[in-house]
Amino acid sequence: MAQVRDLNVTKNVPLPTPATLMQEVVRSSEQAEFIANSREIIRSILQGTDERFLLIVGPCSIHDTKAGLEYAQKLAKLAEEVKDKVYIVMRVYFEKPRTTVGWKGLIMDPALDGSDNITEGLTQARTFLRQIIDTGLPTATELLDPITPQYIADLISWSAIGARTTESQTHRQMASGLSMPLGFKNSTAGDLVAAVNAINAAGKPQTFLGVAETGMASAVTTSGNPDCHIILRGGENGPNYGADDVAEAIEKLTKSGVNDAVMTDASHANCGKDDTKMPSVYREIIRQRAAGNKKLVGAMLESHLVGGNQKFPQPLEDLTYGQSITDKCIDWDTTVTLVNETAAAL
Ligand SMILES: O=C[C@H](O)[C@H](O)COP(=O)(O)O
Ligand SMILES: C=C(OP(=O)(O)O)C(=O)O
Repeated sequence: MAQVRDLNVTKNVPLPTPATLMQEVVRSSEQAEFIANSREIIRSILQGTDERFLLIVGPCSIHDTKAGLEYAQKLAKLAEEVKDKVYIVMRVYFEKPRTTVGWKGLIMDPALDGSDNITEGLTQARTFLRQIIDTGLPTATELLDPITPQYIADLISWSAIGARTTESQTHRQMASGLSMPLGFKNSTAGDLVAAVNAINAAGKPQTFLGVAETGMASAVTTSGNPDCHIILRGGENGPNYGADDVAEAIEKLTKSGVNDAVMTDASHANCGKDDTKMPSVYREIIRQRAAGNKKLVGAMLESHLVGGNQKFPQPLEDLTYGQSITDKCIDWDTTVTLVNETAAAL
């Protein structure tokens, strides 16, 4: 018989079930309480009943959990100082969507060597999320693979669907069943239509193929996620963080009858992936909010202990501690300055 299956599959390694991993890396009742409470605060910010500014800040990706935890400990102290004005949520990104190919994040390749030990990656991700929550910080992540949420979503306060997947039905369906507030990025081309349609679709009930806690393939039915919003991240035609761009987004969202709260990303195409431009982009976002645009509910900043980024792959022993191996980030001192300016301005 002709071989017609798995012609291009070289390996198929079973994973532990989500239930097994959740039993191995347990969420305590205090952590569950913290996650529920932080999600509620973010919902209130999106609805405008909590007037604090939502700031999603942290490394582009977590590749070294030691440096990630050191960053979190500093950020937790800073968050406490500005908590009356700014609600800080740490970027804890484990899945990286690549333009072509490259390291796909800690879940896919925790050893950073192409060995792709996903069981170890999921275990490290859960363990790290628990450590972050214990510093007192809520967690933010991009959800990329539609099976991943079953393993980690109970430890996430806010999530994003990235520019490369906002148009994907699979991701909209997944978002419709997620329990936390979620932002859809505008497309890499820069248009807002896909994100507006995504907010609409994710708000509706959906049935799709998924995986149950037992690891069985299953048909999942959702009630829709009412807490989705847009993230303006710029695009191929340039940035979209200006006051006119934000006003245009609010108009489009209102016309479509979906949540008109806007988050603006000071990173990615809004700064041309140039960390030295990120502060001026961020300051313009804060200026608009301070000038009275309360629909501009939050911002995103890519930040790490050390600024910029470093070439990857390279020998692991040569990596600079605390510096991004994906997109360029602002350094810690710049982060402190920008966060303090935000609290002073609002
Ligand atoms: O935020 C991360 C990156 O911009 C995104 O994952 C794409 O990265 P790449 O263009 O380097 O693949
Ligand atoms: C990949 C990211 O962003 P975008 O989808 O906007 O490129 C990110 O925030 O890490």
